[in-house]
Amino acid sequence: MRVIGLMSGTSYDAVEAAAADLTLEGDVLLMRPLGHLSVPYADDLRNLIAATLPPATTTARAVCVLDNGIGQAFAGVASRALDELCGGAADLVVSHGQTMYHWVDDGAVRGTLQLGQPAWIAEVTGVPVVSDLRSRDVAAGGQGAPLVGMTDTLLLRGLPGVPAALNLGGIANITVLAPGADPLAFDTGPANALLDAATEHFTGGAATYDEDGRRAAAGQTSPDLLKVLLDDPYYRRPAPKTTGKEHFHLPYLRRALSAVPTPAADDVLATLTRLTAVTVADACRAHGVTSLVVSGGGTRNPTLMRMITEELPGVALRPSDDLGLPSGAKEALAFAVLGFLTVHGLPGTLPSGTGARRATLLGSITPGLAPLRLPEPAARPPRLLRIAGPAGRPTTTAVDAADRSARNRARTRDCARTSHG
Ligand SMILES: Nc1ncnc2c1ncn2[C@@H]1O[C@H](COP(=O)(O)OP(=O)(O)OP(=O)(O)O)[C@@H](O)[C@H]1O
Ligand SMILES: CC(=O)N[C@H]1[C@@H]2OC[C@@H](O2)[C@@H](O)[C@@H]1O[C@H](C)C(=O)O
Repeated sequence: MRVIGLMSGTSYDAVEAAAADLTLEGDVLLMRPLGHLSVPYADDLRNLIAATLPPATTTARAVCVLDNGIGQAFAGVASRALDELCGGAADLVVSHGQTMYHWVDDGAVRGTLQLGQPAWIAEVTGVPVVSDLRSRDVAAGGQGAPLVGMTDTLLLRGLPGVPAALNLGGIANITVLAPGADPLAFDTGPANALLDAATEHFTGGAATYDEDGRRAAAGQTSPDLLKVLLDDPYYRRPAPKTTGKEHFHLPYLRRALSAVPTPAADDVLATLTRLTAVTVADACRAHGVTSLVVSGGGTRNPTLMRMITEELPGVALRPSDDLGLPSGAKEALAFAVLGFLTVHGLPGTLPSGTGARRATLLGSITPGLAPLRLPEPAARPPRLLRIAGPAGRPTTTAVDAADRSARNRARTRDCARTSHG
């Protein structure tokens, strides 16, 4: 089945589209990625999202404008993905939409709102759309997030030690697969949310993020500010847990800053980068993680990556690209997998990850141009994700890819030894 996944994350900078051919063979899910696109939101839509997100108040009209504007933006990107990645033919579009509010009340999720009316996507592409993937898990008592836990688990299964997948978007989430234990998946806290808010604030809007972590690299961590930030009870709460920009936003940072002698701007950025590294490392240590597969925009910030490495000595870090999932497309591909599971009658959640009472079939389905015909329900869920390389290259699992990359590292070491005598 050819599936297009669509996603815009908490940084709401662009709509990511990724396409893949997905096939279920026994308990193996075969994925052949077909490429991905990243299309920035138009400025006026991005500005409206920014003006509507918490802590702002809004109107029903603004919500209606956004729901349809985001739906149209997603439809435009889906149509491009259909032409440019799929040769004009796809069986399914899976749209995450844009999270506008994640309603967390004393640790429990009461509701979650993703906008982006799917009718626009179905109308423009003629392809059925699975959308609103989080609500069913919330209705089953879960957090409705992180939903990448399913794909991460299929990807990590069989890797040695205690492997984990970490995504560094606006919010950081992690999936941990300890042998003999149920998978865990939770948000560790902010990845770039506070860092982006601070950069925008200090540059008067001229920059939206600390490019290549340059300003943080020029600053010093403020122990006082770090202590105040780490005092947030969220970090001490056990999993399952999720958070969002309803919690980690500029006024939150301002409150923390007002409690300490004000550090220089670069020192604030250094401290926020360190906060992400420390909270990620604490979460990894709490669950005995021995290796980390990393994805998301934060991987492009060398200062953040350096700090995470410093905080986690002995833990091997590598990009998800090494296992066949391009870092920037991972979430869109993960949602493609979830829609695929739904139309095959398979649950998309892991109760041990989201905390739901049971694993549920996710999403709502909007028919395409033709009458809706779903595949026969699958006999059993996949246990493993196998990713095909570029055309002509053999299909591998994460375990094969890990072996290959260990061999490559050994070869590189041998070459270095040879060339240096
Ligand atoms: N060159 C770079 N230098 C520093 N930071 C970068 C760079 N490129 C991207 N980023 C960071 O990555 C962020 C975007 O990451 P990403 O697109 O993974 O987030 P998202 O998917 O919107 O969030 P989430 O996963 O929380 O939903 C940017 O806001 C920025 O902070
Ligand atoms: C409610 C919501 O949109 N949560 C997002 C957010 O962005 C990162 C983190 O917080 C994660 O829990 C989740 O997204 C990813 C894609 C997920 O569900 O796995």
